Amino acid sequence: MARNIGSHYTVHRVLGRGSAGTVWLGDGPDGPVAIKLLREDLAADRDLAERFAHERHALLGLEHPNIVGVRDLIIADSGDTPDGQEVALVMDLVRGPDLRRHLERERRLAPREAVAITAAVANGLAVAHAAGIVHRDVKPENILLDTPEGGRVALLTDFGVAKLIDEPRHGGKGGVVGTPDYLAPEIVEGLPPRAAVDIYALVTVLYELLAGFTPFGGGHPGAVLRRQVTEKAAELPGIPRELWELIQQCLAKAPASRLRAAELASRLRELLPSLEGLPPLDIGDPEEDAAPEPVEAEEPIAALAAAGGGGGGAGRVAVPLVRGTAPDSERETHTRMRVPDAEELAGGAHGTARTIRTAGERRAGSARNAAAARRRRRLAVTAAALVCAAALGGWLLFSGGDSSDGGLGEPAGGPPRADVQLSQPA
Ligand SMILES: Nc1ncnc2c1ncn2[C@@H]1O[C@H](COP(=O)(O)OP(=O)(O)OP(=O)(O)O)[C@@H](O)[C@H]1O
Repeated sequence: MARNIGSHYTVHRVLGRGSAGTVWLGDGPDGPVAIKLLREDLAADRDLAERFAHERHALLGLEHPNIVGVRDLIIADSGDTPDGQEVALVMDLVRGPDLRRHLERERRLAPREAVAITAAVANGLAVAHAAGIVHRDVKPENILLDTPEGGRVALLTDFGVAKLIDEPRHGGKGGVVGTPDYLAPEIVEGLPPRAAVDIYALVTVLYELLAGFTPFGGGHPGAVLRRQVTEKAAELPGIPRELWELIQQCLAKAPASRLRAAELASRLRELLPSLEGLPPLDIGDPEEDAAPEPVEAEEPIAALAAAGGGGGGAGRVAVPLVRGTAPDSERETHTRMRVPDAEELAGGAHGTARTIRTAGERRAGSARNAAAARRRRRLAVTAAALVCAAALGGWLLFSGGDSSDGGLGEPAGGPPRADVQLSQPA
């Protein structure tokens, strides 16, 4: 049934759900639009709504063919609850799937396609960075593929949302907000996110498009964070040398060593002719590997939740962006964490660097983005996610270790950090 949003828009049906809200197909004065309605508990937070309004100018001014345009920001009283309000972001409607779905279908992309998508997104980032806007949550879910007149255009969406949700309410230091697989090491180390974090995340996406899995993902989110800081990405077999060098440069631990967005875009575009006709890389399919180990894949997560320990689960833990309810989305998404200290980073949780092998060769390790593996784990993960939030204690503090959850959820709880076993068992 159609529902009015503000005085100019109507929504008809759900297009997708994320941890911060639901995206609807809608109509506005200029035709069809996509409308992201913030979750009720977030919308009820007056501070957050104010921050939205404050960012209005920057978000509405961001115009580029590779950025999903924001057309309007609506903060309106909701008829549903006496003092409730609706907060909505009106965006250009994108017809195609998001990159996560495309990748799940294809498993791995041919190098030319992967590089062309990445170059397009880098173009969009260059414009945002020039305007002083850092995305902070670049990942396949936030890259939409439009299909105008048979062509295909990659567009980056969700600008500013992570920042709005992350901003500490009481002036305290924010925790880590983001999706562990794509988090730049400097964020893990507690430094303020600058443009280079988007480059790191985007090139992580490029690696994932080529390999079918991210360079440092898999297992306990703490282990993923530790790898982001300490490990080197494994080279993908058969990857063209120049492309690999570019990837390595942009996955540098030192932000200053990474390319800027405009340069990344142009270097990637230069590579395109040489990649013409190359098939997807011949890398073992993680799904095949994941099949024989369902018990190992599920048990550590459940056990972790029950025991409150820091064991190494094989899946990515689905944790809502903010505390409160379970995530709207079924998809694995943000984790909000306290910044780990140096000792934790050195000791680390379970998990070692992945061994990359060609197809046919067996690989010990997790199947990061294997849809089947995720489906198998989803029940355990979803059920365990909220328990995990408490059980992981200091390591996964939703409130960022202070009151900086913006009052959006319940008070921080869970055992203190000392209860969490982060060291490698003997
Ligand atoms: N402008 C748009 N046009 C068409 N569909 C969209 C648009 N924006 C988002 N969607 C759809 O809605 C889904 C949910 O988007 P949303 O940004 O809320 O969540 P997410 O990015 O998947 O997850 P999270 O917000 O938790 O990181 C997207 O995956 C996409 O399928």
